[in-house]
Amino acid sequence: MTTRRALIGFPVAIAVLAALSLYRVTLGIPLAYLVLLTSILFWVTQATSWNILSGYSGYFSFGQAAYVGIGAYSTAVLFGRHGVNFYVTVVVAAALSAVLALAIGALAFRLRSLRGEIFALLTLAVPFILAALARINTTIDGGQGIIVSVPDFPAGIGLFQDFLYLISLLVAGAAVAVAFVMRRTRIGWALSAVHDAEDVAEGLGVATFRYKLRALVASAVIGGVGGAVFALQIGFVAVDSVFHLTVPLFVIVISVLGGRAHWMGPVAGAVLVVLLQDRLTASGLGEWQLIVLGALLIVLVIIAPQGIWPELSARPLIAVGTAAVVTAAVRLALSVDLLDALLAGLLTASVVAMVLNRRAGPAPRVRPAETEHAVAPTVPSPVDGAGRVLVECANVAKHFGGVRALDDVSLTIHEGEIVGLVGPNGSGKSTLVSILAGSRRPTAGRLIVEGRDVTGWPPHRVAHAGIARTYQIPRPFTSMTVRDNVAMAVMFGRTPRGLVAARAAADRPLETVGLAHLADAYPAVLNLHQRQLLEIARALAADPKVLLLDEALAGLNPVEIDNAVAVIRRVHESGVAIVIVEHLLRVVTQLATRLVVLDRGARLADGDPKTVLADPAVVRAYLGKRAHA
Ligand SMILES: Nc1ncnc2c1ncn2[C@@H]1O[C@H](COP(=O)(O)OP(=O)(O)OP(=O)(O)O)[C@@H](O)[C@H]1O
Repeated sequence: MTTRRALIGFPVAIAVLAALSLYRVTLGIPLAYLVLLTSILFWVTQATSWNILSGYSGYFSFGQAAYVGIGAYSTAVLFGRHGVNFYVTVVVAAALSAVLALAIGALAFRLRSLRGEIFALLTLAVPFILAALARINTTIDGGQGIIVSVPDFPAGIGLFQDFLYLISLLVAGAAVAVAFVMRRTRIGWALSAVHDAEDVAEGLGVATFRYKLRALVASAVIGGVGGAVFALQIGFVAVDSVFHLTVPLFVIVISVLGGRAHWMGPVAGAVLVVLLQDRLTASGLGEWQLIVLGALLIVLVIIAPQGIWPELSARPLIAVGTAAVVTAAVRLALSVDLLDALLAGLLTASVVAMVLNRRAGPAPRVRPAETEHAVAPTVPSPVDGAGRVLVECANVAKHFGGVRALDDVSLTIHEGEIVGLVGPNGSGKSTLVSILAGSRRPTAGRLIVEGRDVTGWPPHRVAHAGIARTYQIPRPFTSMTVRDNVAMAVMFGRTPRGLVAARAAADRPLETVGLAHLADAYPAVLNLHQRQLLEIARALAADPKVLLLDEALAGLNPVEIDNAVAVIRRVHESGVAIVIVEHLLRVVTQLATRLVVLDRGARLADGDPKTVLADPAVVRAYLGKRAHA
C-alpha cells in the first residue's frame, strides 16, 4: 500500500468503524456484531504489538501474555478492587509493561548468546513467572480472580458495549498507526536489517540495541494498554484467562497469516482468524478451531509465506470486488448468516489474489550486469606507509577457549595503502578482520582508529569511526532492493541521512562497482559476483577511511576476478585505504602495496610484496606448496 493510499484510507476506515457504533441503532447493526468487532480489535492490538518487534525484526517472542496479564491486572487490581480511575490504570499498565520490556531488553539484547530461539525461550518464561506471582500474591490475585465492573463513560456513547468497542478501536487504531510510522521511518529500516542480517547491520552503523529496545518498549506499551481494556471486556480477570499460552499462539498465527513484514498484516490476520473462530463456534465446531487454524497456517506458510496481506494489496480492486461479489452471492443464494457469507468472500478473495499473483509469475529476472568490464590489471607502485596512520592494531590477541586464533599481532594501516593480508587456512585472517571491524573484541591488545582508542566499542561505533567491511559469503539484506541495501549504509552512516537523500546517495557507490542498472532488483536475482560487488558498494556507502575486504573474490571466474580487481582499484583511487584478505596470490600481488603474512595466529612478515614473497620463512610456512605448484 502506498503511503498516500494509507494516509487517506486509514483515517477513513477508523471513521467508518466508529460510525458503526455511533449510528448502530439507526443502521440496524446487531449488538453481537459489535462484540465480534471488539474481539477482532483486541487481537489487532495484540498482534500488532507482537509484530512491531517480532515480525519486523525476527526476534520471535512467546511472551505476549505477559503484557496482556500486566495490563489486565493493573486495571483489575486498581480499578476493580480499589476503585482507582480506569484511565489512570491504563497509564499504569503502559508504564509497568514498559518497565518489564526495558528489563527484558537490557538483558536479552546486550548478549549475543540470547538471540534466536534462546530469546524465544526467555520470553516464554516471563508470563509463567508473572502468572505464578499473581497466583501466590494476595494483593494481586491470590488465586481468586477479580471482578471488574463497568467504569463511567460519556453519556452520549450509548451502551457499555459501545464504549468498549470505541475504546478498543482507539487503542487498535493507535497501535496500527504506530506500526505504520515505525515501518516507514529509520526504526523500521533498522529492524528490517536486523531481521535480514543483524551483524551486517551493526557493522554498517546501525545501533541495533537501541532500535530493538525501542521496538520492544513500544510493543510492550501497546500490549499492556490492550490488556487493560481487555479486563473490561472479560469482566472477571483470572490468572488462566490472561496469562494463557493461547495468547502468544494466536498473535503469532494472526501475524504470520496476515503478513508479518507489513503493518497491515496483523489487521488482515485478525479479521480472518477471529471471524473463522467465531463462525466455527457458531456452527457448533468450536473444538475444531485450533485444528482448522493450524491447517490453514501450514497451507499458507507453504504457498504464501509472506502472508495474505501482500497478496491482497498486490491486487486491491480484484480482492475487494471478489470479496463483495462472493459475500453477496453466498448470502442471497444460500441465505446464510452475513458473517458466514463474509468469511466465504474473504477466503475466496485471498485465494483468487494468490492464484493471480502466482500466474503472473516471479518478477522478471534482471539482465546480467552490462557495465561490468574487465580492466587490464596493472601493478601499483608500493607506497610503503606513505600516508598518515589510519588504523593501528597493537599487540592484539584473540583466544577462543584453548584456540589461540591471534597472538600478539600488530598492524598499522596508512592512508593510501592496499594491504594484502595472506596466510594459510586457519592462520587468523578473518579473526583479525573481525577485530579491525569491531565485531570481535580482542582478548588482549588495542585497536586505535585515527588516534582514538576504539577497543571494545560496539561495531556500529567502529563503523562510524571510519571502518567498513565486506563478508566472504555475501550477506545482503534480502528484503530490500539493491539500492536500499546501499542506502541503509548512508542512512545509518557517519552523517545520517533520511531515506530520500540516502537513496539518491546510493547511486554513486553503485556506479563505482557497476551495479547501477540493477538498483531496483532484489539480491535474490544477483549472481555471486554481483552480490560481492553489492557488498563493496554497501561498505563504500558508509564512507569509510579503511575498507576491509574479506575474500571478496572467492568463487569468481577469471573474467569476474579481473573486473573485481578493477572495481577495487577504483575504490582505492577514490581515497579509501583497503585491507584485502585473499588466497589468490596473483590478485593480491596485483593490488597490494604492502603484504602482511599471518601464520598460526602470528605475524610472519610485513613489507612490500616482492620482498615478502621472497622471504624464505614465508615460502616455507605458506607459499611452499603453491610456489612449487
Ligand atoms: N568462533 C570461533 N570459535 C573457536 N575457534 C575459532 C572461532 N573462529 C575462528 N576460530 C579458530 O581460530 C583460528 C583462526 O581462524 P580464522 O577463521 O581467523 O582463520 P583464517 O586465516 O581466516 O582461515 P581461512 O583462510 O580458512 O578463512 C582457526 O583455528 C579457527 O578454527
